[in-house]
Amino acid sequence: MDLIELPPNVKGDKISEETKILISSLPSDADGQGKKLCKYQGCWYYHNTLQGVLNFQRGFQPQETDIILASFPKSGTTWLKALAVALLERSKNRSSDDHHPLLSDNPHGIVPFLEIDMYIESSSPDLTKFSSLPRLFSTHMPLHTMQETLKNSPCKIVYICRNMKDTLISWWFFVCAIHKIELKRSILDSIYESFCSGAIYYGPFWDHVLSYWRGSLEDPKHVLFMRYEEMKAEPHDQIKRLTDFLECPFTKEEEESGLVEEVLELCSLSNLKSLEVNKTEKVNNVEHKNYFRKGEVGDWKNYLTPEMEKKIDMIVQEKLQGSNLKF
Ligand SMILES: Nc1ncnc2c1ncn2[C@@H]1O[C@H](COP(=O)(O)OS(=O)(=O)O)[C@@H](OP(=O)(O)O)[C@H]1O
Repeated sequence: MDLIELPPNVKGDKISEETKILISSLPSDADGQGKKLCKYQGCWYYHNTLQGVLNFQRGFQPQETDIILASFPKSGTTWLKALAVALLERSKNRSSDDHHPLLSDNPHGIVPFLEIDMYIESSSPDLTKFSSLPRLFSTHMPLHTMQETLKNSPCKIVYICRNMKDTLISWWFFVCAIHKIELKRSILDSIYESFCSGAIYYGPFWDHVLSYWRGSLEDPKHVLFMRYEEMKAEPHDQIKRLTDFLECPFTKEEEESGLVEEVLELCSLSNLKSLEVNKTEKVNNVEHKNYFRKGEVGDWKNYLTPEMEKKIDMIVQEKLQGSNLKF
């Protein structure tokens, strides 16, 4: 999810004079598409995203039961949002129920995205679409950016990460799709350079992943670290990890009635992709269909050269050294 295109009603410049002054003092760069980035607290943001981050830091009021779904863009955000909604709604809605929120809206339309909503409104996001408790939010901010605001709050944070090579390929497809441009090698090359240098939206990639990795080791009751690849390989085990962490484990009766499989099927890429709402509608000016592509582990092998692969592996290995985190 990103702020490349904002909804027509918020196209106006909501960046305050104070933020403009701050931006002028920050390191700056441009991403692969030439869009201006600035580096705040170690993370690269588009200027409007930074305003959303600052609004969050100043104005977000956490509640004890809040759940925040976090990710680097293109790492499985949509999937995690769908799963969280399906799990929290399961006592009210079976997937066969016509009123299930996932049948009438895209996961991004259901779960408010902190930086976007707080850019638009500068107050806590509107939760009218998903009124259940606990409140469910999502973010692409690194953990350290949220820590001061969430200090003393027992809210739970679920992070999903994905290997950098698939993440960057997914980003390439997404950028070309939302701009309705041809899938060009030159665009991949510039996205690759940005990923490698770290100057990519919400990057550096490795600092993002490490912030949650360390957070999950320091505070495993409040930060859960999940991997896209493990979700694909062992969905049953991973969804149970998630429900245990969220303190809403499946009951024996639920398991016996096939609810785990039902939730997984409802949230599967093929199912979400096939829903009418995800074929035809938009959220924040992005067509829902652009959030669903192949969802394959290792799709990068079809696009990256051996040199690119080698360089990424080297960078990731070097940056993650000593952390015990491996890809
Ligand atoms: N339900 C489900 N299951 C498995 N995989 C899924 C699912 N929904 C989306 N996807 C794939 O996730 C990739 C998009 O990542 P994000 O959802 O993080 O994108 S975003 O940050 O919210 O824009 C993108 O991956 P690629 O196919 O590799 O491009 C999507 O296809």
